[in-house]
Order: sequence, then C-alpha cells, then structure tokens
Amino acid sequence: PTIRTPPLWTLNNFDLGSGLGKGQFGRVYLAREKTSGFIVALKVLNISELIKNNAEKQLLREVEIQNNLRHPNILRLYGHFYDKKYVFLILEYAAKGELFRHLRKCTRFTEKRASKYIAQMAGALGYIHKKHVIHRDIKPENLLLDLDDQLKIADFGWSVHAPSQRRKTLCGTKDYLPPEMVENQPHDEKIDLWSLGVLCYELLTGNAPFEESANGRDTTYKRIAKADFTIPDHVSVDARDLISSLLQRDPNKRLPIKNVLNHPWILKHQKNSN
Ligand SMILES: Nc1ncnc(NCCc2cnc(NC(=O)Nc3cccc(C(F)(F)F)c3)s2)c1Br
Repeated sequence: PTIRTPPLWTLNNFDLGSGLGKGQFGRVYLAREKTSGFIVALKVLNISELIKNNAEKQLLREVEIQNNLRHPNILRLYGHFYDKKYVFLILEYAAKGELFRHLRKCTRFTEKRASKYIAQMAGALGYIHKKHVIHRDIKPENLLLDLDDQLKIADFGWSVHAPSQRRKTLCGTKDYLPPEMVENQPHDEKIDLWSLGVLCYELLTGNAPFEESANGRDTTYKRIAKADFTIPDHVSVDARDLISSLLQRDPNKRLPIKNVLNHPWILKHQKNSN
C-alpha cells in the first residue's frame, strides 16, 4: 500500500474568514482550504506566548492525543503547521459555536435538551477513558455545537474564551474542579465524572453548583471539598438522582460512565426510545 504522507500545510493553502473567538494564546478564524473548499476553524497560537508559558509540551501532547481520537462528539484536530511566529491548529468547524452562549441566551435548557447533551458527553468520555485519556477541563466553554446540534468536546489543551459573555473568573473557572484536585490529591479519569455532574447541574439550572458566589474563591473550594450543593426544586427527581450520583466526594462512589448511559433520566428522554 502507498504510505500517505500528510501534506505540509501553509497559510497559503487557506482563505481566512471571520474571527470565531479569541483565547489566552491566540484567536480562532473560520477558514477554507483553497483546493478542496473544505471549511475548517484555524486556531492561531503565538509561539512566543507559548514559550513564555512553557506550553510547548502541552501542545505536542494535545496534538498527539487528538491524532488518535475519532468520535462524533469530539472536535477533530486535522493537523497543524507553523511559521516563524505562529502555530496553526487545523480544527473541525462547529457551526453553532459555543454551548455556553446558547445556555446563557436561554438561561437554562429543558430536561430533554440537557439530557441529550449529557448522553453525548457520556459517550465521548466513555470513548476517551477507554483510551486512558482524561479531558480534565470539561466546562461549557470547551463544548461546541455543530449544525445538527451535536455536541463536540473541544480543546484538549487550554480553554478558548469567547469575546463576550466570559465567565466571571478569567482563564479557567474553579467551578468545575473536583475535590481531589482542590485538595491536590492524585486524580484519574473519575474527575471527568465529577465535571459531568457539574455540567449536568449547570445545563439544568444555568448556574454551577459551587458557583463562586460573592464571598470569594476559598468558599468555593470549601464547598467543593465538602460536595456541599443544593439542587433547585424545578429539577426532576431523575435528574437530581444523576447529579447526586456524580457529585460524590469519593471518586470511587461516582456513577461509572456506562451506568450514566443507561440511567433512567437519559433513557426516558431518548427520542426513539423503544
Ligand atoms: N465554532 C468553532 N469551531 C471550532 N473551533 C472553535 N474554537 C476552537 C476550539 C478549540 C479546539 N481545540 C483547541 N485547542 C487549543 O486551543 N489548544 C491550545 C491552546 C492554547 C495553548 C495550548 C497549549 F500549547 F498550551 F497546549 C493548546 S481550541 C470554534 Br469557536
């Protein structure tokens, strides 16, 4: 078989479109590959910034991890290239942008919509955990939506902050940290189960369960460490049960991913449920 050597991309291969968002290290643009007309998102990272934050290894890890992930709910990283000043990530374009903006616009999602996204998240997390990859940064800013409203987990590197409606805390909110990370304990893929619980809570209520309220960050840490949260009355009994079984202090007590996928709250909202 002929070994397909990937093309060496340069910026000249692309027509650049509008800006899609900007991050700590650079901006994201809509782009079209000239010969195929294929639409992508191009993330432009400033090399001197990366070096200043000695993030080169992390970027290599992201590219390596993404190279062997193929899942409908994981945003593809097709390749990367660089010039003197920038590294360019060639990414799958998610036409409906950040889940976070849609959530802010309608305050909170219906249980049916939230359960669809949580089921897609659980499918993607089950897939990456089987490959012993931990995302560690599950939060609405890192979740994108494609044209068919399919959720795409993005950014196995750093978070991208949209220009507007940024969360109160800059660069990576503490809201999603599990107790073992707040207490600097060793952690494994079960941290993503905790974050899935936080995400489920936030999609259904519009706020994170341990939201950094007025009295500052350390109370958030204390509340996370004690798994101290209350669920508003409008949340259904099934959703309440799923959230509580994920937001368990002890990682070994958290509902495993396969049980999330067959949880009553997930099954009852499946469209063509038999
Ligand atoms: N509508 C859209 N459709 C597609 N994409 C969109 N936004 C980009 C989402 C991303 C996917 N992957 C990413 N990866 C990184 O940013 N990595 C990154 C960044 C800085 C430093 C580093 C490191 F060097 F520290 F690792 C690694 S951002 C949008 Br809006």
